[in-house]
Amino acid sequence: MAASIVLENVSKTFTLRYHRTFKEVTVAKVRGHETSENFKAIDDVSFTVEQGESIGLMGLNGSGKSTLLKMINGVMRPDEGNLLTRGRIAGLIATGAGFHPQLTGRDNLVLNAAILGMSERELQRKFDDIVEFAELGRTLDAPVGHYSSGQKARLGFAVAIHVDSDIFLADEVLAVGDKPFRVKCIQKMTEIRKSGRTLFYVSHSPGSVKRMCDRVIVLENGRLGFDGDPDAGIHYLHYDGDDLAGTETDAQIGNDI
Ligand SMILES: Nc1ncnc2c1ncn2[C@@H]1O[C@H](COP(=O)(O)OP(=O)(O)OP(=O)(O)O)[C@@H](O)[C@H]1O
Repeated sequence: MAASIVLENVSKTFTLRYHRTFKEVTVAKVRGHETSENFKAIDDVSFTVEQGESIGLMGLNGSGKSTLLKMINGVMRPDEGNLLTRGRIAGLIATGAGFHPQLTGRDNLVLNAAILGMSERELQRKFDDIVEFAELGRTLDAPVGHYSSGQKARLGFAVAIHVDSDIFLADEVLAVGDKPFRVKCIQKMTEIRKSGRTLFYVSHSPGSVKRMCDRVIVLENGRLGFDGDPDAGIHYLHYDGDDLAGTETDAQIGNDI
């Protein structure tokens, strides 16, 4: 099996600013207070994902999951270490990211598909399927700036899922979708998993992670806390409480996303 994603000692540092205005910063400096602080959102993380593996990326709020996903996707670069990916990457890493608010959903669909590398012919072939998956009805011809977060997620996910990719990234953007849509997304991601593509799925939901992932990576304050079997990873996070890790049916699976 070939490596799909390789991280070697990857770190990403952000600056946390305590004050927003010039006046606040000046006052703080005069009083000898700190005005900002650097911290590592991702701290010396290394792992290798083989092609076809399905990874559940878990961790508490602020542990660095989205930051890691953005680096894998290429929208952010590591400050330290090496990050290598093999093949085409698609997915949804932030609701509404990459959409132009003044353009309609239809126009954004075309634009987004092109940005993700879909040829004109490919888009013509898949257009109706994408529209059908998004189920936006007449809203498709309204400006995206007027969309709800769930509607943006529908459009973004519908396009991303139809891109022929080797790696599919999904952040918790699904959380803003309604239940029927979440169930549909989970079914699509299960298809991706079965097709041998690499799936990288950020989630707080033990049920869906257990169902879809064969390996769990847990981040803790930007560091790699756990990497291994999903059940053990969920246990490591203490997410295996009674009603969280249940054995959902297909209809229930969207509940915990
Ligand atoms: N552009 C940025 N500038 C400064 N700090 C940032 C930036 N993006 C993220 N952070 C900080 O980095 C840390 C990790 O954020 P990240 O969004 O990766 O966490 P997460 O694990 O995805 O959280 P959640 O589960 O809440 O979505 C947080 O403390 C966050 O405030």
